[in-house]
Amino acid sequence: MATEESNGGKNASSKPPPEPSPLRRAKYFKANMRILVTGGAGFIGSHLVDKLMENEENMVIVADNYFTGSKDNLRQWFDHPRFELIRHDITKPLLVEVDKIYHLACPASPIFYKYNAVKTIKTNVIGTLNMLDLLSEILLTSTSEVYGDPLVHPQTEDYWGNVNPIGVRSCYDEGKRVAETLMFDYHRQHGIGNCSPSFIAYVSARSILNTSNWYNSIKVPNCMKWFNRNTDRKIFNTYGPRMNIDDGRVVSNFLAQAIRDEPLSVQLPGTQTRSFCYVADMVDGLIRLMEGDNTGPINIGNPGEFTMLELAETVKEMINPAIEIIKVENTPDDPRQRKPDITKAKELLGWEPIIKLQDGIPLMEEDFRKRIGIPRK
Ligand SMILES: NC(=O)c1ccc[n+]([C@@H]2O[C@H](COP(=O)([O-])OP(=O)(O)OC[C@H]3O[C@@H](n4cnc5c(N)ncnc54)[C@H](O)[C@@H]3O)[C@@H](O)[C@H]2O)c1
Ligand SMILES: O=C(O)[C@H]1O[C@H](OP(=O)(O)OP(=O)(O)OC[C@H]2O[C@@H](n3ccc(=O)[nH]c3=O)[C@H](O)[C@@H]2O)[C@H](O)[C@@H](O)[C@@H]1O
Repeated sequence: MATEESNGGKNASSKPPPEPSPLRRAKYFKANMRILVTGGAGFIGSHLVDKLMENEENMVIVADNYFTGSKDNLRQWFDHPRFELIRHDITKPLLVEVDKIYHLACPASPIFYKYNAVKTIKTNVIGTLNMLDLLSEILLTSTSEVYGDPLVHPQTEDYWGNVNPIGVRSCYDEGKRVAETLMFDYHRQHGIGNCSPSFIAYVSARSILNTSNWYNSIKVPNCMKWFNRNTDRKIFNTYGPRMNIDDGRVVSNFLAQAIRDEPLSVQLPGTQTRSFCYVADMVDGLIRLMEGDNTGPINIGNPGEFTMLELAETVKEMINPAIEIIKVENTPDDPRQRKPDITKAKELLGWEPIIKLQDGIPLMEEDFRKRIGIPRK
């Protein structure tokens, strides 16, 4: 066998190492922040990925099981050296080394989260535990549904909510409430008590940034625990391009109906209210929360409040004045009113939504018309 001696004293280390990959020299290798986006093939997640990819320092990894998301939403990044896509169900452990996690994976539309309620709870509870065990800064996109059918209006982050624990929506509402509890228990249990209260940040997409087990187990100094923030953001109703066309949420339903010349289906009584945030504003809020020092929860949403009848009138007027508005049966436990108080987001994140409903609807209409295949007349 050839030894270093028999080789005339020349050993492998005296030669320059082989070039592992020409990409080493590419500009993409400036990337030094590895970010995991769970649910990144979904509606909000894919817009978040687009924004994160704009920063050349970011390497973005998406983990998604495609239950409600689609690879199509990420097609533009497939061959990009700073992007990776993993088919993965977060109820199973995932081993990746990342610096930050935007944890969005969870079906969001009521028809999907009710479809397999037990799976929805597992995604929120086991999935969140699996993500917390990855040792990194984590932001959870919680939901205004944690306020249930709210008795406080508008909803502030310190309101504990009015949630039916055994109803058909509970798998989502209570699932997210447990996910928030996990975020804060990890945060408290692993050294956050030594940190300033500013470690807690909330967003209208109620999100949470948390502490990991691992840092605790290796007894890192307190200064290192800084990296283990948990951020909780409560997201309010978000709309925009790439929503699933038939996903049952009100803005996507009304737009698809208006484009297809079908009546707009207002669920009874029609006086229930919601506040709609355009997706680009939402993504901006989520990134600000992650990049800041706040732990949350923070409401992220647009405080403009509409009844469902008003929303139907707006869509009718803007897209198809000839269509009818009809009233249809509602589903149980539908919250009667919802509007975020975004004082905290304004003060702590310098964030507030910019895009009004009247400006956001045409942007979404363009995308829906392309996908449905019915151009504007
Ligand atoms: N859109 C809103 O109005 C809104 C409001 C409040 C909170 N949120 C939260 O924001 C997040 C994203 O919402 P969205 O509107 O983009 O929904 P979406 O359904 O478009 O996206 C969710 C993504 O998660 C994936 N997913 C679901 N279960 C998974 C699992 N077990 N493992 C891996 N991937 C899984 C889906 O395939 C999909 O790509 C969700 O956590 C939701 O609860 C959304
Ligand atoms: O923002 C939130 O925190 C949550 O809000 C929504 O839940 P919901 O407000 O019930 O959203 P929709 O299903 O879009 O319903 C909104 C309202 O529109 C009404 N609606 C819905 C669909 C329809 O065709 N017509 C209609 O009048 C519903 O009765 C409800 O009052 C989303 O589905 C969740 O993803 C999200 O977490």
